Amino acid sequence: MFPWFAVGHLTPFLHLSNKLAEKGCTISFLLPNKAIKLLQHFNLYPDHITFHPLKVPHVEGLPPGTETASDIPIYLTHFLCVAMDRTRDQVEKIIRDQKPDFVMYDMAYWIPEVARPLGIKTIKYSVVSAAAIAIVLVPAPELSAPPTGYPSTSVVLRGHEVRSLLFVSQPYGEGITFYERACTGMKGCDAIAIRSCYEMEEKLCDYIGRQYGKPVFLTGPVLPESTRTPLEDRWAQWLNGFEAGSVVFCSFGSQLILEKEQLQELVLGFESTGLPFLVVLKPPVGSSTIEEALPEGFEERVKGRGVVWGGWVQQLEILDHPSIGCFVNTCGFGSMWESLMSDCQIVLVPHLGDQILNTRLMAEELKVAVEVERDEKGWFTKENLSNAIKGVMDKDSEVGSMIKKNHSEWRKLLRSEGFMSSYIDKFFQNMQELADHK
Ligand SMILES: O=c1ccn([C@@H]2O[C@H](COP(=O)(O)OP(=O)(O)O[C@H]3OC[C@@H](O)[C@H](O)[C@H]3O)[C@@H](O)[C@H]2O)c(=O)[nH]1
Repeated sequence: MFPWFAVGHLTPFLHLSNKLAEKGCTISFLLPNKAIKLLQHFNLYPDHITFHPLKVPHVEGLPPGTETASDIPIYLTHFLCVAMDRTRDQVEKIIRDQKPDFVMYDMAYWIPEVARPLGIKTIKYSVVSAAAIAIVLVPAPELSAPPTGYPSTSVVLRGHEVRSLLFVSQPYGEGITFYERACTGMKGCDAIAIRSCYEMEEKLCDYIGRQYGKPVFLTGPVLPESTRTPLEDRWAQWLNGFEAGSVVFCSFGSQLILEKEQLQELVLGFESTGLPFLVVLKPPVGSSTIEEALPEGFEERVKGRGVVWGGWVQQLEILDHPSIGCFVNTCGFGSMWESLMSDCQIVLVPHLGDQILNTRLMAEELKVAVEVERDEKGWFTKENLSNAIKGVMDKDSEVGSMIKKNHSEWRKLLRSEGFMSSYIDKFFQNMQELADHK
């Protein structure tokens, strides 16, 4: 397993590794040294899954010590790609030494070049939605409309949102754009795997298979059925002090760093809901702590009912706590699945292109969430945020009841006996057939 150096990618690769280890597979998991600490509690089969730390070389343009996307603002991702590509010698050596049957990768488009001469099969595992893959199939100049044959009219970008995909024509590594990286990685593999399910994205998955002439294997959502580690005492005790379903939890994923002004608008929105809240964010641009960025008098005013935290929390375990009633997030693909599995009301504030598409899937197709209204710059007012939250938390709200009902049906399906395991069984069978195919 060789995932992109970002928590939102490393985590689902590890969840899938657990499922394959359960079936008896032995897995070498390649990752930056620093990420081991963050991930090891998710490794449920340490006898079968071995972490191989990679030394991430320093690249000019990156702060010293950068190893994962969580260490840097999104606009520096290009340099992290350069660093990942420069681990190629280390990766190649491990592959030669281990001689696995398969290598699974996402951003490392050069894996097929390394593996094919050794007779090793490769699977490109996408941990973003099929919609996000499908929409960037065409080169950037044509991005103002979805590609020909794109099979959805609701899971699309609208007007100015198209700008969120301009990055695809930008350099993403030395001498390669994001688009070239994504396409080369797709064209070179033996099969494409997607962390999705037919119930949600069948047409989009089929579309991708047709475009690339490759088999598409779906893994399903691949989430642990239950959380294994107890919630940190600090949060368990704080949350225990509130009524069931009353607290609003907000987490913006592992990467997003807000402007200070945006962060202030966000927390003021939480304050004006009048509800208890736990907001987890990275310190904004230009601040070294979250506390120094908060609006004046804010901490005093929300004391006892609101916390804004600048560190890492156990998101899965927090979502499981009975006091949490609403989850405000950016709809990164990891958080999208985790929110669907939870029984919280869902409020979405997407930021990146794929997050906007995931949001459309959740808010418009499945109708399990509400999307906060945003302006041309992609940002929102405290009133819009506060109204969206109050709208889904109010017991008498029609929208609130509608999304609660729809969400509960999807949760029931996703959590139903055999749903996730049958995807894994099928995926494993697909792998075995691919291995037999000379
Ligand atoms: O404090 C935290 C923050 C996050 N997390 C976990 O980190 C993961 C974050 O994944 P998300 O997909 O939600 O967000 P990321 O910012 O990492 O997403 C990135 O990769 C996936 C893409 O879909 C997103 O667009 C991209 O931003 C989740 O599994 C979440 O549970 C924590 O456990 N604790």
